[in-house]
Amino acid sequence: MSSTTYSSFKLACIQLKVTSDKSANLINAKSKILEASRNGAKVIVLPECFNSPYGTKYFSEYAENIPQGESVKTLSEAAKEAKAFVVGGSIPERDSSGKLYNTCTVYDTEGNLIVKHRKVHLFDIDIPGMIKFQESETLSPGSSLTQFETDYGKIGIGICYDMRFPEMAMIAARKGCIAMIYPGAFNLTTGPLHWELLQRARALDNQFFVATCSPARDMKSTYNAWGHSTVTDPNGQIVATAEHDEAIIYADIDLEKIKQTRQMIPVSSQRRFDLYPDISAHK
Ligand SMILES: NC(=O)CCC(=O)C(=O)O
Repeated sequence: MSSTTYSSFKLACIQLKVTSDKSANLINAKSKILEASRNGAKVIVLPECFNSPYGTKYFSEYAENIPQGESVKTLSEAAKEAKAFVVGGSIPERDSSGKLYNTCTVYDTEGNLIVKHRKVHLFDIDIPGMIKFQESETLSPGSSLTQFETDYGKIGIGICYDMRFPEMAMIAARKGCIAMIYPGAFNLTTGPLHWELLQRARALDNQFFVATCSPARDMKSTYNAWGHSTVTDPNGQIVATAEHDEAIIYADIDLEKIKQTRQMIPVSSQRRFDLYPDISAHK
């Protein structure tokens, strides 16, 4: 890691078109990571489930061991060539006991796998007539929260449904993170209702940046992703967003904005821990 102090950096979210062909997904992901890097991105994000269609019936077939699998190899090479931090969306992971997880792997600029986050809150919902999805049919939940260091500051990771749980982002912010990144794949029911609202809420509550990265929408697949990968600033304002097709969005992450927002509206120093607990002290 560099000892230089940076005041800003460019972040890219790759709204990748995900197909049923894993090798094609990996080739496409790598080529888009290199494109984002050529355009100056220093932190590059892929979507949830970027190497496989999203669905409980696919997870076992596409699952890989981490770090032995081909997805880790590809992302590691891509990060090294791009000389960028890569937040590798997520892939179905199989551990040595055969359990499956929805897992995000993160790489430094030399291609080292520095951290992995297993989705903590599984997406189990039932909205009658609209959408029923039970990740827990095949997946197990992760059991830890995840932050990683970059040249620009510490960043927290959650995966999709994790964004609905404000405690995770709050803990990351109080532990000094400059941003929370959520690879995610909302759908055509909850996407228009909550996708933007949730990320703006997480950003505003914590006065830091929030980035979300979705797969592109494919109306022929069994799960239709909402798309709309987005970056929100510490004031809760959207600074970059996509529609639903394959795209790369870029945002300048100006670290001064965090300081300024917190100086102007100093909620973080006005908390009343005599009236409610500081949940960041929990773990
Ligand atoms: N992949 C997911 O976790 C989807 C979450 C989602 O759509 C939601 O509404 O929450």
